[in-house]
Amino acid sequence: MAENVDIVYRVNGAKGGRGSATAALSRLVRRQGPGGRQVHAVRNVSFTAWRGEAIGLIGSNGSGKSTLLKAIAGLLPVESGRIYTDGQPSLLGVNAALMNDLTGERNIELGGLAMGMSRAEVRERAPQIVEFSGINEKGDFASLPMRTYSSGMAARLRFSIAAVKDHDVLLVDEALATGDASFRKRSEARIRQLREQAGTVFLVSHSNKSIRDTCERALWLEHGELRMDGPTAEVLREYEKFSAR
Ligand SMILES: Nc1ncnc2c1ncn2[C@@H]1O[C@H](COP(=O)(O)OP(=O)(O)OP(=O)(O)O)[C@@H](O)[C@H]1O
Repeated sequence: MAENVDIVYRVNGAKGGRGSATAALSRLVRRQGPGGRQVHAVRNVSFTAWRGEAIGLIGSNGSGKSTLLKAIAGLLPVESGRIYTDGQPSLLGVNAALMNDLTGERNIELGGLAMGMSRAEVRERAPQIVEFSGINEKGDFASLPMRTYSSGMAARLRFSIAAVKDHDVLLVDEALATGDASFRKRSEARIRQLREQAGTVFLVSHSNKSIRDTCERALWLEHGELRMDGPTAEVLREYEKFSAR
């Protein structure tokens, strides 16, 4: 449950805009003290999510979807307001921390342990994770370092590690968009399963189709504000009108 949540990023060395060459240079040259710029990424957002719900987060680029997801996962502090979760939230996204220099197998092991599985459980489930991810479809990649993977393969492995476990609150950031069609089908089926096992699923995606196929409820964010919260079909109808402007 989120209650009047505000999230603000504090940016140092913001002169010249984020990501510009001058900004990068000025970051190297000097450290900016307090009083750097602030980005108010989420504004006064409130909603209650129930067990068994799959909720899609939609909105244009920079509207605050990933920020809200990270805050629900407990990875970002809120400026004001509160977020309560019943159970342990797990963020499974494109940024999940896997080690590039370690093999897929080793990452599966570490990821499994990090999620609280026992060594024996991890050993037992490892082949299933490899199979689900499909990383071995083009040769034995599980025994190669992650840096030899394409970005799609890496994203699939991340999703597969996280998806092997049942989660109380599962947060998915764009993971579905990176896989190919057959992987997308498998992961959508798995999300449906997780939902049936009474967890809550949040999905951030730019694909209206995956939102429609996986979520019965959608939250639409724009400029950090919650524009609409309701049945996916209704929210998407309004959002699509808005995007077509
Ligand atoms: N680490 C950061 N530091 C400062 N500002 C940030 C940071 N991350 C995101 N922002 C800003 O916060 C706002 C919301 O970003 P966020 O990534 O949550 O949007 P999003 O809806 O997930 O976007 P997208 O659809 O492009 O993935 C944007 O204005 C963005 O520039």
